[in-house]
Amino acid sequence: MSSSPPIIELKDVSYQHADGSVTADKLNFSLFSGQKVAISGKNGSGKSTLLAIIMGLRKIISGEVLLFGHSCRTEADFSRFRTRIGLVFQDPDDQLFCPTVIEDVCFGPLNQGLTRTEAIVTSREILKQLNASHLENKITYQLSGGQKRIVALASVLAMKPEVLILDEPSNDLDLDNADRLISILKELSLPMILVSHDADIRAHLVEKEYLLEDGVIRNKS
Ligand SMILES: Nc1ncnc2c1ncn2[C@@H]1O[C@H](COP(=O)(O)OP(=O)(O)OP(=O)(O)O)[C@@H](O)[C@H]1O
Repeated sequence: MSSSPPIIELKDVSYQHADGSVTADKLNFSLFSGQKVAISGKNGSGKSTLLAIIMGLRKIISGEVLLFGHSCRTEADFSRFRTRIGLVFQDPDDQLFCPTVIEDVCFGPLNQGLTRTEAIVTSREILKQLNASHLENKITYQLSGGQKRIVALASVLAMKPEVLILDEPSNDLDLDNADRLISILKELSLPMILVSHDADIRAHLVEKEYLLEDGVIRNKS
């Protein structure tokens, strides 16, 4: 394990929804450089909520979230570091909003200041890597669930994140595409948090597994 601070660290984090339901109760978690870890847990245990907490999209009631060693409390704190973290949402429709695939994949790089030509070159490289070049000019909302999932991943990878967070990435994928996804993610040298019910992808991809249960994260035995 590295001696540098964790890339993502949650210290005694507690969170409850507006209706009072608690999904984190003095929860602790760290992701270090070079680590690929998985978090699993029952439906509704709070995995997606936890990822939203990491991204600063849910406000915690106590504890501390640190990104790249910096304590983040305000929206301004999170927005400084959020761009370095690639979150692939559980529902690709939350991620994709442009008319065509290439526009969706280019959106992030353009936002990061690349020229249109540079953004297209980057986006095409990523689509090729994901075996999805043929989708480039498709209408996004007409894609199948599995195709949308691959395009959502492409739109995140095109921004060259330093860490990748994946929420149920293999949902809707057929066996071939799930295998391809595993090999692509394995090849990426990015640290990664994988939230997945899919034991196969977890077993192939990560070296450490955690379980989220009753608002805390435990090592999975
Ligand atoms: N905005 C909200 N207000 C109230 N409850 C919410 C809200 N968002 C989520 N919840 C509840 O919080 C709990 C955790 O939801 P979350 O989506 O984080 O679980 P999950 O572990 O990702 O589930 P799954 O495995 O089904 O994707 C669920 O009971 C959910 O209904």
